Amino acid sequence: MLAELVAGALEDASRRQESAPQAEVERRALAAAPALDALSFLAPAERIKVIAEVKRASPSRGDLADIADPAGLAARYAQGGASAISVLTEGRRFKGSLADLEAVRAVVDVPVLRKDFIATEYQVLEARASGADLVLLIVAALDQETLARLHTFILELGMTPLVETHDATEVSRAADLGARLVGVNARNLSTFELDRDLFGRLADRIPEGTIRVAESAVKTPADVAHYRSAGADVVLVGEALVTGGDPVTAIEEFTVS
Ligand SMILES: O=P(O)(O)OC[C@@H](O)[C@@H](O)c1c[nH]c2ccccc12
Repeated sequence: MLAELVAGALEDASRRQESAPQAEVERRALAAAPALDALSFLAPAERIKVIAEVKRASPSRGDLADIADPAGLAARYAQGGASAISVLTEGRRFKGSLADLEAVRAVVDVPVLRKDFIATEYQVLEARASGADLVLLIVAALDQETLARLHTFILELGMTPLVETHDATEVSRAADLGARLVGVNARNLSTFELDRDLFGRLADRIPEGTIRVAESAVKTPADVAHYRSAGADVVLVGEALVTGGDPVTAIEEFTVS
């Protein structure tokens, strides 16, 4: 499934590239306002921080929410105290777009993450041209050479890579890059199985001084407390915020840990 998601994302990117060639997107990326320093927004603090996600659907959960106004939702997230906003830009299974990212970028002053299946420089340039401050890199989707090349490229553009892992080998691959922001996704992107205890088992393997992000499966304040006690600096929350009640209240409740 992961390979299929990456292949689809690459096909969609190459279609966009036919009308917006790399040189043009590069020009737009370099002309964009400088990226925010996401690491300072996400730095460990007394209370856990939240990256709140704009997500309409997912392959594992199907349709979640219509979200006609992603910017309005993101503004509510920021109002609730989210330290960054994640925007799914994958169109096929998550029903997102770069237009969503641009709309969100225009209304919030916290960092914005491009959440997609990134495997080429072109996609990274698109992220910057659309105002992203952070770009997701999924270790399981990339060989180490490509991962390292894209990690450096993201940094060179002034953005911050969020390096997503799912097992001990991937955590050490992230550490080899010198990644400063490492996520552990409780959901296996190949099988979609959830393992809420995975973060706890891997946290100690993430080098000291790295910002540790627990991703997926946060439904309640108790889930946040669980990740917090396992060493998470940040939680990334999608479904619970798009399907629950008022996101402002939800984020306030999540950030008491
Ligand atoms: O909706 P949840 O269970 O709160 O999960 C959010 C986020 O972690 C999840 O959307 C995610 C984590 N890594 C990804 C990689 C690609 C697409 C999506 C994801």
